[in-house]
Amino acid sequence: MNGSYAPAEREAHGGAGDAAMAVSETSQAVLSVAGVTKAIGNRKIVDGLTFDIYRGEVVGLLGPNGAGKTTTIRMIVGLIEMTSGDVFVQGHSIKKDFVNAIRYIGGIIENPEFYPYMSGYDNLRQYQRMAEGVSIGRIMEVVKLVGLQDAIHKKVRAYSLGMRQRLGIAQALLHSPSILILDEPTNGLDPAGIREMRDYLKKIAKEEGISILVSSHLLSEMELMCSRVVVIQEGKLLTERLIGDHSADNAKEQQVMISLRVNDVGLAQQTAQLHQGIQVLETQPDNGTVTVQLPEEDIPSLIDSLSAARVRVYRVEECKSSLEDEFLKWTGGNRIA
Ligand SMILES: Nc1ncnc2c1ncn2[C@@H]1O[C@H](COP(=O)(O)OP(=O)(O)OP(=O)(O)O)[C@@H](O)[C@H]1O
Repeated sequence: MNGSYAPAEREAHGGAGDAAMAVSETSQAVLSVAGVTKAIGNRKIVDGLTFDIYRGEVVGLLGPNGAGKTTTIRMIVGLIEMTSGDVFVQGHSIKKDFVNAIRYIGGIIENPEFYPYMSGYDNLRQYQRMAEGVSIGRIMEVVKLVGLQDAIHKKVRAYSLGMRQRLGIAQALLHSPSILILDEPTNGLDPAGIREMRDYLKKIAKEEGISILVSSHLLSEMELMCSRVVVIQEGKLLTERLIGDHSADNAKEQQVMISLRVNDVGLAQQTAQLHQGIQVLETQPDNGTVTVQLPEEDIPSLIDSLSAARVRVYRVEECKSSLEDEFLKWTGGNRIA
């Protein structure tokens, strides 16, 4: 999948061009998954999946085991045929224009294979020689991007799993792809390795302006690594969310926790209940808190009413639910990991 990347093409797609090019780069999706379906026998493993990825985004493809993540990724990179739909990479159809589409993808779908008795550098050099249009100078650029400078002349057999994974990413980056596609890259890594992987992927997206699609069933991982998640279940798109944006279900509705004197909790609850459109979700008399859900613009009038009732408000905090809370809600309690 790591095809050549001629300088002229790189200029046209890589970002240094004029203002008009910059506008089209930000508005055109780097990757478009357009109604992709994979049927095996009577069963649709992936069912009409549609989503886009834009320049510089780190997007998580999230779903429980068996949701269809690997199948989706294998179709995106052309490893298996899709039953219907299409995938466009920088506007090139993976079905009709495979060679031009695939050259913009760098990917690790299965564990990357390296010669263990050779150094990381020599493995990359071997690869660079075969890849058309990749300069020798690019090797150290990608090595720096994945933080392997100190170990690059050591034999690969001495590398930890995390280092091998990062060497795999370096290899996938050699031909300067527009999008990096990684299937469960943190699988098998220890917590330190996971953290490193996460930090390097974010850095690569930022410094290279590259988009990254990464699959995982680990919610907590995706929350820390991605700017957006595409959630699938049973092959279908369940939801797409910006990380930190849990507002789509209740436009402008907020959950806030109000801190009060312990003695005022009952009065605050009654006062809040008198307001139309405010729902009291929880009272904690021992902690002196009342949690309510209300439209954001009603917060000042609630505070006014509480003051009028001689309830002193010490703090109003937004209650943020984690992606995991949200996911459990979307899937009706189907836990991912
Ligand atoms: N070649 C195949 N023939 C039949 N069923 C298949 C085939 N490939 C995948 N499946 C089934 O399709 C479903 C989706 O599999 P897939 O590997 O894409 O899911 P996944 O989300 O990547 O899961 P995991 O996290 O477990 O890897 C699973 O139920 C799997 O058993």
